[in-house]
Amino acid sequence: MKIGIFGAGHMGGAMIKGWVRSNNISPEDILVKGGKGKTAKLLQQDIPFLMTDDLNKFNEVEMIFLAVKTPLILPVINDLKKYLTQNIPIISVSAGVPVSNMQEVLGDTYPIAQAIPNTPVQINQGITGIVYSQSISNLDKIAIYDCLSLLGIVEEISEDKIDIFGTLAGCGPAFVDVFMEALGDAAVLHGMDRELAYTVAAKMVSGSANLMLETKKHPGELKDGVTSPGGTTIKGIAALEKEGFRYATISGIDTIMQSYK
Ligand SMILES: NC(=O)C1=CN([C@@H]2O[C@H](COP(=O)(O)OP(=O)(O)OC[C@H]3O[C@@H](n4cnc5c(N)ncnc54)[C@H](O)[C@@H]3O)[C@@H](O)[C@H]2O)C=CC1
Ligand SMILES: O=C(O)[C@@H]1CCC=N1
Repeated sequence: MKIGIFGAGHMGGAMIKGWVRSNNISPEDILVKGGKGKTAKLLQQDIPFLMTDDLNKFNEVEMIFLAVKTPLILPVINDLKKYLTQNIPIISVSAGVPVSNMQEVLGDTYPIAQAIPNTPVQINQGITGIVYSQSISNLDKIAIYDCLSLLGIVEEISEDKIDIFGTLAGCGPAFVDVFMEALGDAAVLHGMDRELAYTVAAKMVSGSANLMLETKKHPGELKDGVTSPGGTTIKGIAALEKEGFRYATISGIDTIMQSYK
């Protein structure tokens, strides 16, 4: 499978790493168009993918991912369409540019998708939400799905739910990172070595997440299993709730959602 990708920054780079790490796609089957910065060139030193500024070369790939910043998606598509001699599926991973906006540039029948992955795709443990254009063929859908599945779970969702999906799955890792950093700081405050503190925090978060996924238990039930009556955990939970822990989390997601309007 030959893949084209515009942008090898945080998201594009994470996808490239995941594809190569999956052992299903070799670096020479990935064609990258970078920006003016050095991000793609730097990554190429570790992963020897092909790089080009010649947009004609994108006629040789099976699908083209766009991982440039949101405001650049439509200008990039507008430029690219002049060079494509066939309807090669275009998948934007950008938050905030719906399929309908891309259709305005490419037309209603062009095969398009908006996919929102997250950074864990680089270790093949991502979750990607995807919306396909209505007229896209089943063959194109399967090819795109297969390609993204190499990076983790893929969920097809409706266009009206892609923003909340992207907020939860795509922005969420940063929430968890801040949480783990704060946990680490708290442990350091109490004398734990910082490196060990971050390892413990990350292992605790991944173990708790896996427990919920494997047991399919409600998170409240899992929490109840940790909070012994009169014990230490419930004291900590009470302090978190006093500081508005849940509301702060809901507010973080809600603020991102308001920013799409
Ligand atoms: N970072 C994340 O975790 C996620 C990002 N996204 C989406 O991915 C998109 C990119 O975000 P990031 O990777 O975080 O930004 P970034 O700034 O790290 O990467 C963008 C890359 O595009 C390159 N670029 C600029 N103009 C270009 C052009 N004309 N042709 C080819 N490459 C060009 C830049 O040099 C840069 O390396 C955004 O639209 C964002 O919504 C979606 C889900 C998660
Ligand atoms: O912060 C951003 O705009 C992107 C969208 C999803 C995750 N990062």
